[in-house]
Amino acid sequence: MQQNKPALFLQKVSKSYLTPQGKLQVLQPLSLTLNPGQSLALMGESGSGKSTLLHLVAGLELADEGQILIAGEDITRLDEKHKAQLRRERLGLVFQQFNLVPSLKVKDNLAFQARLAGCLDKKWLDEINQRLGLEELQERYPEQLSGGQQQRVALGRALAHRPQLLLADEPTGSLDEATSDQVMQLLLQLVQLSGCSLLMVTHSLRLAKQLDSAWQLHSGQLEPLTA
Ligand SMILES: Nc1ncnc2c1ncn2[C@@H]1O[C@H](COP(=O)(O)OP(=O)(O)OP(=O)(O)O)[C@@H](O)[C@H]1O
Repeated sequence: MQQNKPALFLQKVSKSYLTPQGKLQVLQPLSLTLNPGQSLALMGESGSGKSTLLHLVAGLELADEGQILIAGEDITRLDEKHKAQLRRERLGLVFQQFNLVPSLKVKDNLAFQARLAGCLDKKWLDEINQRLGLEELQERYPEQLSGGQQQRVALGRALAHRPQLLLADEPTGSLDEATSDQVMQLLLQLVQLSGCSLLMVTHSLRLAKQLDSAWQLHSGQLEPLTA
């Protein structure tokens, strides 16, 4: 039933912060549609509001106004408990900081969200491990991994429960260019394989061009990327 609905639909979403200097309008009322299986790159200068937009979609911050529908469900109308449930079951999050649980081995970090969501699929997890080259690292703890390895685990964890929408905030931002390219190719392959939609913040035009569409935030508004 939810298949025909956009994976993500934003309607007239705005966001401001109160700062010591007064009200800072970060996002003007903006709208956006991301269809199932599609990928969208979000670019813009530092401070233009990219992370803010991602946090609103993840329900980690509140919009001033507007609707944010994830597969038809308006996250702005949910209480904290149901927001957390939606996040757990339908969203995958990958941020620049890997946010792995230090006390858990790779295998348990990978299965963490899928277990919480009650949808651990061993076959899919095996596929993820194989594609991301994580088979040899299962028994290690995050501190025993390189940055690129940690990022691959974070990626696997975000996809293990088969989210409908993957939100990635500069997922390869802290990696060198070669590693970043490798991780990015793996990310795109897995996203395609799982059929989920992808909203990715990036500073890299090269990466943005690999996605189905690319937009930039400028003065709080979304503009198609023309460069
Ligand atoms: N909690 C907050 N309180 C006040 N201002 C905030 C808060 N969070 C973000 N801002 C401001 O909102 C603006 C947008 O921040 P945001 O982190 O979304 O930008 P960004 O485009 O992701 O930047 P970058 O590319 O540097 O990560 C910035 O001016 C920032 O200082």
